Amino acid sequence: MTQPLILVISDVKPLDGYDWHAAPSTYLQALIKGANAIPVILPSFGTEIDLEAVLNRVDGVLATGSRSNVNPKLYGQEPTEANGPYDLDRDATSLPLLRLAIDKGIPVFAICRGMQELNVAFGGTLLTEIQELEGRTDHRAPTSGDQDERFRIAHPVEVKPASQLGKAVQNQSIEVNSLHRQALGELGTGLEIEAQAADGTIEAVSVKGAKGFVLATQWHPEYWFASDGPSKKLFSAFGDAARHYAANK
Ligand SMILES: N[C@@H](CCC(=O)NCCCC(=O)O)C(=O)O
Repeated sequence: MTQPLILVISDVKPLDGYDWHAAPSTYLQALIKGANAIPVILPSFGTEIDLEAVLNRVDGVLATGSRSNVNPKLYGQEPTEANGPYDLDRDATSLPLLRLAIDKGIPVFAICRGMQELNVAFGGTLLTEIQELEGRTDHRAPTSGDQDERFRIAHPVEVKPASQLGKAVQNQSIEVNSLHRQALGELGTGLEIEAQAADGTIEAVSVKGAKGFVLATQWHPEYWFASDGPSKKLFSAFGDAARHYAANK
């Protein structure tokens, strides 16, 4: 069985006096063992890299989570110190990459910041510091130095029946982790809600009429892919979609 190549969007972070283009190992492990795929990290140089040329060589795109926020200027608002940090290089890469991949029918899985990028890429907006909004609960990670604790299961989400997510996880209510202070506001063009939390926070979306597999989750299935049923099913479904794309492109 062929192992599809999955492009992984990178963050740009300073370390030892350099800028590093990097992605957390948890996403890479989930692709290798959960999707039976080969991850390929794309440096975030925006359109300095011919993104179409890169996409012609891969079978899927994974947009990871990140502690940085999408630049509010990209959805008509002003950046502030409080609502950072930002990663302009990642934004300049992920938004055009996601639009192009979906237009070409390349399977896309977008997680947390990745789902927020997808929404902004299609003209939507984001809410910020949602824990301060009337009627919203706190969706931030627990304050802990232990990653398992930070990524612990936090709340249920209700999955829309007959949705792409519903077909993948075979359940209408699943328990998810939660590590975010932003959420989708106005939906981008063509995006459809696939799951919501009890406080109305959008937890998963797809793209109506997409040529290929497109799924985005606000939670982090990569972290518990080896032990959590729905997480395992999501990465397996993504890997199958990428294999199908590779076999038929
Ligand atoms: N910054 C955005 C997106 C949240 C996100 O991708 N969280 C993953 C962070 C992983 C970690 O904290 O280790 C938001 O806050 O909504």
